[in-house]
Amino acid sequence: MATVIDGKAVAQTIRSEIAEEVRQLSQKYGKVPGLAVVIVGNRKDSQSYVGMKRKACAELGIKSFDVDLPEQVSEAEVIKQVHELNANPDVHGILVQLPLPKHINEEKVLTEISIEKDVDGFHPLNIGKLAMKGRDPLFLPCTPKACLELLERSGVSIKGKNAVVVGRSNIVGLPASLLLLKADATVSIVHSRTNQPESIIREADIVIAAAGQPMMIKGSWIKPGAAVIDVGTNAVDDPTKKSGYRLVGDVDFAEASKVAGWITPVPGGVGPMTVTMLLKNTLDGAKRYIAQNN
Ligand SMILES: Nc1nc(=O)c2c([nH]1)NC[C@@H]1CN(c3ccc(C(=O)N[C@@H](CCC(=O)O)C(=O)O)cc3)C=[N+]21
Repeated sequence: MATVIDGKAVAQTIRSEIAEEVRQLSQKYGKVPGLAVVIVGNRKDSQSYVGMKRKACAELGIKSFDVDLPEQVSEAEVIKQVHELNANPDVHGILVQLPLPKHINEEKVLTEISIEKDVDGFHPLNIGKLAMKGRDPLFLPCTPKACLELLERSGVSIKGKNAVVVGRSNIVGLPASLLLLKADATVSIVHSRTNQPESIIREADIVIAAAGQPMMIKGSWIKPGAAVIDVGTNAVDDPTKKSGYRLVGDVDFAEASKVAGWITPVPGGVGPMTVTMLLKNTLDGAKRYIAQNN
């Protein structure tokens, strides 16, 4: 049976460390880290994620700046808001919740975020640096960073291992594979056009599942003893729940946990760590700002 990695517990430990550092910054410099969270429209899932982020800020003493824009807002207006946040000295991190409505070009908006405040690590310059050998971005994307942090804290070494990333999205799959490569893994990326993904996944010492397909990865696809990090957050109908749904990952947990060496649950795995890495990036951004302006 696999060791189940308790992302919630690890996240809690790191959050107390962050809260302590926030207290020290505030005492020493009279400044607290500030995170701006921009949300456009009223998608249920986005509102729930944004709510979690703002709540976590409040718990840690990080000041959150809320920018809530209507669905129909123009791209120019979103960019104007980003520019104002870029210029605000109390804001050390800017997050524009994705996805944006179809009429707004995401890349254009993300490119306008000051790279010094790009706590999501989604600015093309930060991603470019992530992709280059010997270069380091100012911020690492939160979910990939969360995955590696969970591996590290579970004692799973990455160097020289076969790592397979399932999914190639800009926000998880691609940066996760770049981060694994930087950590000296041998990396394969499996995606919707891959022939026989299971035969590639079976070779993996480390699997990062980020395909957005509920329970697509079966127990028989997992190499015995592998470390399985499940990024999937899929809502599936469940009439026995008050909400009418429950969250499942991209991995069939019941099956895979019998074969794997380590596995993360959904919920309570990568999710809480993603939010924690955002808070950590915001703290780091504030520390960098204070170091440069004192
Ligand atoms: N600019 C941007 N940055 C993001 O980081 C970003 C984004 N856009 N768009 C959407 C995705 C999704 N995402 C999650 C964060 C936390 C949980 C999380 O904490 N999940 C809990 C479950 C929460 C529940 O019960 O609903 C868990 O897994 O335990 C999940 C998903 C961040 N994203």
